[in-house]
Amino acid sequence: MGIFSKLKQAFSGKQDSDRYLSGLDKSRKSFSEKIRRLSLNFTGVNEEFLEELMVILLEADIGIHTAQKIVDAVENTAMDRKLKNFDEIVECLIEEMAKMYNAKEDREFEFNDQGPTVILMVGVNGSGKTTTTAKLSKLFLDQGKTVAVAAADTFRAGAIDQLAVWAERLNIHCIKGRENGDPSAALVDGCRYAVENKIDVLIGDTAGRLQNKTNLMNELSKMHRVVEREIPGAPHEVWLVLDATTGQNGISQAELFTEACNVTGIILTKLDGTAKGGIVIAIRDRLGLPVKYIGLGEKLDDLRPFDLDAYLYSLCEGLAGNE
Ligand SMILES: Nc1nc2c(ncn2[C@@H]2O[C@H](COP(=O)(O)OP(=O)(O)OP(=O)(O)O)[C@@H](O)[C@H]2O)c(=O)[nH]1
Repeated sequence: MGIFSKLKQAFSGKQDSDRYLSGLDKSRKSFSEKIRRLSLNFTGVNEEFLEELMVILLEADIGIHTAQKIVDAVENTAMDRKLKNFDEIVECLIEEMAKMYNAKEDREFEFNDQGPTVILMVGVNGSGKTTTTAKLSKLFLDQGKTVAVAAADTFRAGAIDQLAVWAERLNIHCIKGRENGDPSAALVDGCRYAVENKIDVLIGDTAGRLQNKTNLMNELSKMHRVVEREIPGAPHEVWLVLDATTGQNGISQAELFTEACNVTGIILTKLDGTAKGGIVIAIRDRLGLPVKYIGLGEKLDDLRPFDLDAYLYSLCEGLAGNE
């Protein structure tokens, strides 16, 4: 069975497939349209074809480094398997994209069964941290967990109130930091509240100031230290929230964060707002980190656990051989 059929089978069995498809609408239209156009002049896997393929991948924001690896792999596989037919080449392309993502093994997210699971959200202002904190809380609540949030983004005026409003809507407790105060203080209060009230998950919405790496490192390592002192083993996850619409710039920012603290996964927001959904593959290849969740809209229900099959199918649905 070809990869299209496998993806289709995996995809159609999923509850949430429609939301994936509509969330990736812009990316699919752009990517599929260009691949279809490429088929019109296709005469074989030659220099011209490979160059055009490279452009399509770059325009999808896969990034030059990752795109080159994919194009080389397609060329080699096409030669080895003597592929001539366009549909076969497209299958080969999708296979290589899947392989590129799968390059490293993912550790599954697990709840801490000894006490609260502490998750820190990091990332620059505007990436969608606060909204995503609320969406994640909703996901965990839907799984039957008790949740509290700590508004430790004391940097931006209004961020604390914004999270408090979400918390009220979700009927969960929000531990508020003091504006311009020490973000670590809100996390300590949050940890104590979570332990005392036997809360399953505490999510800390932090500020990520990027004015320089030393400051960022100091701030984030202090947050780690204070949380660990309150709850051994915490933070259990540090998720970096990245705005998909910032493209390759976002990846450079992400590199700074991964150097400054022990990021365990990426949450990619606003994937619905970009035609450049290939950023998922670039992130994985460049940062070696798993994309844990993707944001597909502004509503509370618009966060989904990342699923490679659903993602690839949503990007390629409608391409030849896949109808
Ligand atoms: N379309 C879309 N919009 C999103 C998504 N996630 C967040 N947003 C929007 O992005 C904007 C910024 O989100 P915030 O949650 O305020 O971002 P933040 O990183 O907390 O920003 P600060 O509070 O300034 O630190 C808001 O208008 C959100 O509704 C998403 O997945 N899709």
